[in-house]
Amino acid sequence: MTERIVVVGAALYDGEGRLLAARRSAPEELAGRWELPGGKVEPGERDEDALVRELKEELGVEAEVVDRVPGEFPLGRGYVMRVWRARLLAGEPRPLQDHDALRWLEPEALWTVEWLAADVPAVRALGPAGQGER
Ligand SMILES: Nc1nc2c([nH]c(=O)n2[C@H]2C[C@H](O)[C@@H](COP(=O)(O)OP(=O)(O)OP(=O)(O)O)O2)c(=O)[nH]1
Repeated sequence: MTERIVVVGAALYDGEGRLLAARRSAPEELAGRWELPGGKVEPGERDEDALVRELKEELGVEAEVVDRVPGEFPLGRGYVMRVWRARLLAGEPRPLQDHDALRWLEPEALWTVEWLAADVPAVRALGPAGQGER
């Protein structure tokens, strides 16, 4: 049986419709590229719970899931990414783990960072900027 690993990515918005992008610090082949914060769903864990857990671990914030962005985005090696819109409840994101920079992107600035290849269709699927926030 092939193992299929699900990675959840957060389209985390602030109150002004800006999207959080995080720059990966490792592994070497991904470092320097930007992604949606998140990580692997653990066995038996719900996607939504994994997302909230990862945002706490990686960014030190409390967040809540808003809704799912349609689609599944292949990451290679049998991994797929599912993206959920999320809203910041408390705290200011800090790059505590996996990242060395964070940036809040205005709707018109979504493409000013160099996204990981797998994230390009995911970011495109977010639709008109800011959609889903609040
Ligand atoms: N979090 C995240 N990972 C992505 C994105 N795009 C993309 O290709 N990936 C890849 C990078 C990693 O190989 C994998 C996610 O693994 P991760 O290292 O972030 O997960 P994790 O926090 O659970 O890590 P660990 O427990 O293995 O240390 O998916 C994205 O937008 N967000």
